[in-house]
Amino acid sequence: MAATVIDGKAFAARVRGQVATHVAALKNDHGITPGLAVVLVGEDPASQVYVRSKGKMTLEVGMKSVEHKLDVDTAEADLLALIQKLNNDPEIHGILVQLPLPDHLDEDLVINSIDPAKDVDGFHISNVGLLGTGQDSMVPCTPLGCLMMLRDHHGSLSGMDAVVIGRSNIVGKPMAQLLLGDSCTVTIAHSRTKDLPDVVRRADIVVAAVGRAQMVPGGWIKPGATVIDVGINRIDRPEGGTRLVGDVDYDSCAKVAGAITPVPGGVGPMTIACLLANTVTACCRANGLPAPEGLTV
Ligand SMILES: Nc1nc(=O)c2c([nH]1)NC[C@@H]1CN(c3ccc(C(=O)N[C@@H](CCC(=O)O)C(=O)O)cc3)C=[N+]21
Ligand SMILES: [Mg+2]
Repeated sequence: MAATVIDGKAFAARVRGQVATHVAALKNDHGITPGLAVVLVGEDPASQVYVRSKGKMTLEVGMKSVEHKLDVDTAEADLLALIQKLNNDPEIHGILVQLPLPDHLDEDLVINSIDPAKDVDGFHISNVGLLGTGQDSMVPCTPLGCLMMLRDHHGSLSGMDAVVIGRSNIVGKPMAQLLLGDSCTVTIAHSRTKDLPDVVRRADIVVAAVGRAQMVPGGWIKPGATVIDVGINRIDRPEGGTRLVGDVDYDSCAKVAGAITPVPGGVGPMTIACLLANTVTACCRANGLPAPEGLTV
């Protein structure tokens, strides 16, 4: 039996629809428009494309979108001053500083200078601590999107064996926290894991977030398991040109898995939808309103 393809693109469109409904209600009932500020340092072409598509979708759901593009050699003090200004701006409810930053900027320092209530990436140490202790927090967008798809596909995740491949602060670690919160038995595997194929073979849920093109073959997947592919890697086509692939070898995994997310059209679009969801959540909380049901954990 071929795997069910989990359509992240369609799911993301539904989430954005829910976000738009909540944005309209905030305007109607409270006269509030949620605002998202995106800060981009430098001119990485891929980042520019991504920031543009975020800005477009932010406007589409009825929110205010502000973009700050800074020179690649911007001084740290100037970036911190901009963040301070956004922290104090009542029309801005969410702040995202596009990563990675140029080498001369201290990412931890910059991220931790964002007001945690406006940290829609969920990367501030205060949000990391809140998530790890099961308290209300801003939840990182990519893991949140993965969790939404898993809950939608399985209903309850309770008691399932989950393996997260990758231990980044952005995806692997928060993903493991969310799965633990949903009562999975969670393993975090990484480049030094012994017998990685055997570890992955135990899993009912595999989340691949290593950033290495097609590194998980179908032979590692337990028949019927759910495979969530976080990777977005551009590789050369044999016939010329390039294409996007994930961290799993899609064709061989799809033959064994029960369900799988494609690349493109899987986790990526959900990440952006969850960024918009987090902005609405931040806006609601800033105004003493409950976070919308279904848009957060
Ligand atoms: N502070 C910060 N937060 C981020 O969330 C963040 C970041 N920095 N830096 C860069 C990465 C990258 N990222 C993507 C999100 C969606 C797609 C996406 O929608 N991808 C499409 C394909 C797009 C294409 O065709 O190139 C897909 O997977 O279907 C891609 C990449 C968020 N990032
Ligand atoms: Mg750096």
